[in-house]
Amino acid sequence: MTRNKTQPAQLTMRAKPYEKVAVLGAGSWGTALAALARRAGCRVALWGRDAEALAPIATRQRNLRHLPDVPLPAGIEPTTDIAEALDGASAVLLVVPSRAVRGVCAAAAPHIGADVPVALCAKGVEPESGLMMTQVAEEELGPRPYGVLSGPTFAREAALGHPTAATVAFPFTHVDRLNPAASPAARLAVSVSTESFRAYISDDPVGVEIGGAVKNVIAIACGMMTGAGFAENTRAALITRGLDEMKALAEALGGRRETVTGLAGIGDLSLSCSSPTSRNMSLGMQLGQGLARNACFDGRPVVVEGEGNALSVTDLAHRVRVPMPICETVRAILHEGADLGTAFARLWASPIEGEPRSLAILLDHPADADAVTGLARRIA
Ligand SMILES: NC(=O)C1=CN([C@@H]2O[C@H](COP(=O)(O)OP(=O)(O)OC[C@H]3O[C@@H](n4cnc5c(N)ncnc54)[C@H](OP(=O)(O)O)[C@@H]3O)[C@@H](O)[C@H]2O)C=CC1
Ligand SMILES: O=C(CO)COP(=O)(O)O
Repeated sequence: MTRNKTQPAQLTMRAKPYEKVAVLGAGSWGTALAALARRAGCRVALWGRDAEALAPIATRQRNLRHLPDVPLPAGIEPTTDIAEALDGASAVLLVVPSRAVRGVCAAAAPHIGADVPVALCAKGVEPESGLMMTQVAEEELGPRPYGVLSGPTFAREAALGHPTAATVAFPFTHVDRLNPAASPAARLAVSVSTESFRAYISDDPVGVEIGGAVKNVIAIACGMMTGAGFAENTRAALITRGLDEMKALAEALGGRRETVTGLAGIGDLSLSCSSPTSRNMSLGMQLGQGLARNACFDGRPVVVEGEGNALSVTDLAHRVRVPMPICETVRAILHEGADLGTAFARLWASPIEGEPRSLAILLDHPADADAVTGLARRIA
């Protein structure tokens, strides 16, 4: 077979899975990742805070609270003792919601081995500090390799064995470049890869993290407009312009544009913006249909990362001076009391811009105040 001369030669290498993976967080995604790592042949400890919810994982191979209809592999070791989970662990997956990451890291700090790599799996930016999850973890756990596992991965589907792909991103050091198969990204990728779950390797955790945080907010926007009765044109416009916001923020923070066109960017964005299975899209749909926030999800507490991300992502964007009009619209509606119809009508009548951003043009939009009010009424 002839090789295209423009392609670099690729070496096929064998990476060794980690012997023991500690998964911190026993919700739907933590349980799914524990199942994947177990199926990939690792010893797996799964830490959660509720003994009653954890017990059936060992006795019946089920997480009855978070993934009730998914058969889990035997041998996952659930525990409420974080020291026990981390004892002998050669890699850690941190899978609690972003608001809980700092506290769980603080609890883990005395027990985690030196140099053990930590992959952050929550999709968010810390509201108070504007820090990404890898930075929060580093503040609490000190120097060690930090990376991210992210992508278009509904937990239930991944755990049921639907073909799924995700990105594992760690910054590549000089040592990793000399022996890429021994890098944390490569070893973690093979530690979760199964016949149906395929991990890709990246050296751009910033791009990957920003993808996950921003897509949650855009998915709420798509849900709001879908709930308000609009359809495919509107959704395609929000996804595409949302991708542009994601790209601009990732670049401003040192990430790469092409990462955002990968699994953890457009991949996850298109997943969450296409299906009410997404909690973010679903919240948006309910609000777009006119439900009050406290009536959404029948009043149940549900992890919707995009709610907090709407604030933290736009705060971060203000700091690095990146305009993010769709995320700002969601922020205004969720956190500043803006009327949903008026806010989206204003978004559609905002000044006409260049596509791409580098074509730095702004034109007055011809829609007058009456037209804006008209669209707002149609949304309401
Ligand atoms: N679900 C999915 O499809 C995917 C989710 N993610 C991301 O993974 C992260 C976790 O979400 P997910 O698993 O879905 O959430 P779930 O709602 O399914 O579960 C959340 C889990 O976190 C636990 N938890 C919450 N707060 C704390 C705390 N302070 N200390 C310890 N444990 C805590 C909960 O414990 P308890 O049960 O006791 O309340 C529960 O086990 C989110 O950032 C999400 O965006 C990423 C990819 C896919
Ligand atoms: O991140 C996810 C899939 O990749 C899950 O999305 P939701 O949190 O919107 O359900």
